Amino acid sequence: MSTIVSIQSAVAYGHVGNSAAVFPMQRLGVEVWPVYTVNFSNHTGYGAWKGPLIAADDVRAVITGMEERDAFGEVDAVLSGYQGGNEIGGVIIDAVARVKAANPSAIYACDPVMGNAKSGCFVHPDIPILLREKVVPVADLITPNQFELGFLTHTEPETLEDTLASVDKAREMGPSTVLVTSVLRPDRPEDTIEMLAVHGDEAWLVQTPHIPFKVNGSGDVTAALFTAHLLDSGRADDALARTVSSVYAVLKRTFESGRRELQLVQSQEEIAHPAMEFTPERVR
Ligand SMILES: Nc1ncnc2c1ncn2[C@@H]1O[C@H](COP(=O)(O)OP(=O)(O)O)[C@@H](O)[C@H]1O
Ligand SMILES: Cc1ncc(COP(=O)(O)O)c(C=O)c1O
Ligand SMILES: [Mg+2]
Repeated sequence: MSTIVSIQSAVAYGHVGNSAAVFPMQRLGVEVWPVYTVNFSNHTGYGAWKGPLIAADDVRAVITGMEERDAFGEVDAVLSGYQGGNEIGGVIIDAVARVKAANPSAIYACDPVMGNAKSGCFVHPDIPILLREKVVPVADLITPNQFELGFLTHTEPETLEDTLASVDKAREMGPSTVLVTSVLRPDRPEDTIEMLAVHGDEAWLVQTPHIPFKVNGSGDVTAALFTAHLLDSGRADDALARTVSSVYAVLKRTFESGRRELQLVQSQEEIAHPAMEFTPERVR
């Protein structure tokens, strides 16, 4: 398994950002080095939270300190998510450049967290622009939801065909691999939700039942698991099948618990040993 530097938010209560991503990756055997961009009490979906954004200079200092341990040659991927302040993007880009200088085969996996179709944009208004113009162009893998994919590519993808076309536009911007989450094409079977992975000349679509709720952090877990599995096998269909199986199991358990936060520790067996009950279909 691999070593991943994960630059994301931390929350004390509940599970989003690194507080959603780190444990699942560790449970797969990944060596994770978390770097925090905020230290909040809870995710912003509650409407109220306490605790600091971490200043860009402080985030940069943490990264420089890691570099000074001569550690970057071992890093297989940098993963980034929720950025907090609008200066974090530059810090991430710089970290990616330094890691790639030490290990040219390392990849940068960017989850372009902006919002979703239901809540709209929930980050500082500068961040989507920064992601589109500066950050996504240097990424190798991006994991937008369908709404974020639309913003990045100036499109409004709805059908599978639209979504594939938007993915092609996103790949022209830089990233060679795109995982689109929460694909809600109008002609899907009722009460389903899909994910689309495009990698090399292949595109794979996978469908699960839609559970009637929205929980924060599902995208963070998805990006983390997909990055870890893709590094491990190099195969998009395999990474997609493993990721969707674990994410669905976590969400099902969370829904059944009646709680508002992802039941990650409780679902660790399904993370470590996905049941693989959903089979991706090749759509290109
Ligand atoms: N209500 C749901 N029912 C079933 N699966 C879901 C649900 N919400 C999220 N997922 C799964 O989690 C994945 C990532 O969640 P998503 O909501 O797209 O992330 P984000 O929080 O970044 O918007 C989705 O592609 C889907 O597979
Ligand atoms: C601090 C923080 N990090 C990350 C996220 C990302 O959550 P999601 O996976 O739901 O997009 C959120 C969303 O509320 C957040 O408040
Ligand atoms: Mg997300």
